[in-house]
Parts: sequence; C-alpha cells; structure tokens
Amino acid sequence: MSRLRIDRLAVRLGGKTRLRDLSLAVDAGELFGLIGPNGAGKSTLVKAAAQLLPYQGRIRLDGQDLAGLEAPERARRIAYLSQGDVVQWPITVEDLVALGRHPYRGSWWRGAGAPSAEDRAAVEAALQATDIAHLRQRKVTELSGGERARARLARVLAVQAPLILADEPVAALDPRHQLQVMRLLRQHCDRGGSLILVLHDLTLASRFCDRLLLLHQGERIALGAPAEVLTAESLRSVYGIRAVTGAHDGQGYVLPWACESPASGGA
Ligand SMILES: Nc1ncnc2c1ncn2[C@@H]1O[C@H](COP(=O)(O)OP(=O)(O)OP(=O)(O)O)[C@@H](O)[C@H]1O
Repeated sequence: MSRLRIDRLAVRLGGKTRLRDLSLAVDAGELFGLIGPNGAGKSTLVKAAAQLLPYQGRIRLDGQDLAGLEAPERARRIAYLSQGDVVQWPITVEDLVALGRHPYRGSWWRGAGAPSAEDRAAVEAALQATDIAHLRQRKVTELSGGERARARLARVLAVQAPLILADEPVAALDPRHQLQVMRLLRQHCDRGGSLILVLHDLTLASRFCDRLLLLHQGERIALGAPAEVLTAESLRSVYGIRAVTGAHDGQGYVLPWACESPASGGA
C-alpha cells in the first residue's frame, strides 16, 4: 500500500483551474521530488495534500482518506513546511522548533503540561540535525535567511511524522547546508519515512530524489526516475533551457546550462 495516494486531484483557485486530473502515489521510503516552472502548481499540490486548500478528488494516507482524519492526528502524521521565510513572532529558535510537538501535547488552553522526554528528545534531535543547536536561544526574527530556513525545517523534523511535505526547504541555504539538508531528508526516507519535496534545483533533484513529477500549467508532464523526467526534450519544452548531464560516483546529475529560444536554437 502506498504511503500517500492521490487520485484525480483538481484544484481551482481565483476562478481558474490550477491543478488538473492529477494522480500519483508515494511509497514509504520514497523521496519524491516535485519540479516545474514558477506557477506550475507545485505549492498548490502540497497544500492540497496538507488539507490547506479545497480540492476535488481523493487523497489517502496509508489507505485512509485524509479528509476524514481529525486535525491533531493528521498533524502527527503529516508535517508541512510552507514555502517562504515568514516568521513574524520574536520567539526563540528552540520555542519555534518545539511547536513541532504541539500535535502531541493537546490543547494549551486546557493545560498541556510540561514537555515529555520524547518531546525534548525530538526537539534536540531536530536542532542538532539542522545545525542550529548553537542558535537555540536566539530570536527567530533576528536570524539570517538561511538560519531561519533551517529553524523552520527543524520544527517540521521535530514532528517526527512519517510523511513530510516540504516546499523549497533548501532554496535559501549555502551549498554545504543544502547538501546536509538533502542528506538529512534522504535519511528520513531511508528510515521508512516519505517525503514530497518541492525544489527548483534540478541538480539536487536529479541527485537525491527517487522519482520526480514534472508539472507545467497544473498538469503532469512526466513522472518517473530523474533520468526519465529530466530529458533534453522536457527541459527544452517546459523550462526553455538546455542542460549538461553527467555522472559522478555512479550518480547521474543534470546541470542547467543555457536558456534556449526556439527561434535562435539556444544561447
Ligand atoms: N490563493 C490563490 N488564488 C488565486 N490563484 C492562486 C492562489 N494561489 C496560487 N494561485 C495561482 O495558482 C498557480 C499555481 O501556483 P503555485 O503557488 O502552486 O505555483 P508553484 O509551482 O508553486 O510556483 P513557484 O515555483 O513560483 O513557487 C499560479 O498561477 C498562482 O498564481
């Protein structure tokens, strides 16, 4: 049985169809990449999977219809990292990461009590994994963009959910932290977790993802192993680019190289 199964998903926003008749399944242990140009519908897809948008179709998690799950249980089983960098409250990094444990702690209004040993261990593990333990007492609003991105990711990791939906988690990171985070996400999957990852970096996508879904104008263009999806033809027709492809240490990669205009035949 698939971890996440999406059948005939359609989303309309602002009076227009933004996703059309989309079906896919993501398995346990799979790092599934979602790629496509700006406006293709990637965030819309992960928001629908996170139950943050109205949609048509069916989305199931481990065989259960997501729309029927109670919010706290859903929040324990799906951790969602939104795109962007907005954290308006001047709370500490540690407190932000601890918010990831909220789904386990009941209502603060009725008194959630002190964090459990598991809560503390999950927060500590997430701080260490994202390399922000030394920033734990700093205010989130006073961090650099990349530090804040790692703190936001740490909150999501602290949930310890079997499914992570992460919308561009590495966009603001320096190369070392990008590689660290990709390795971390890979480890989540190697331990049986699943991940849907939105990213624009086709080199990282080709290196780290098990499969890719290429979206364009709300429609599925290709789905499969990176080498099957990132073909010269799909890069040209969807992105209007030409790429260098190669392999290193037995691992294929794609390196976007030049804009290609149909008229000139490329830069
Ligand atoms: N709340 C909304 N109301 C109306 N239109 C929306 C809304 N949210 C997104 N859209 C539109 O839906 C389309 C898909 O947006 P989405 O954010 O899913 O794209 P994306 O592939 O994630 O793009 P990017 O790479 O730029 O982040 C875009 O044309 C966008 O303008």
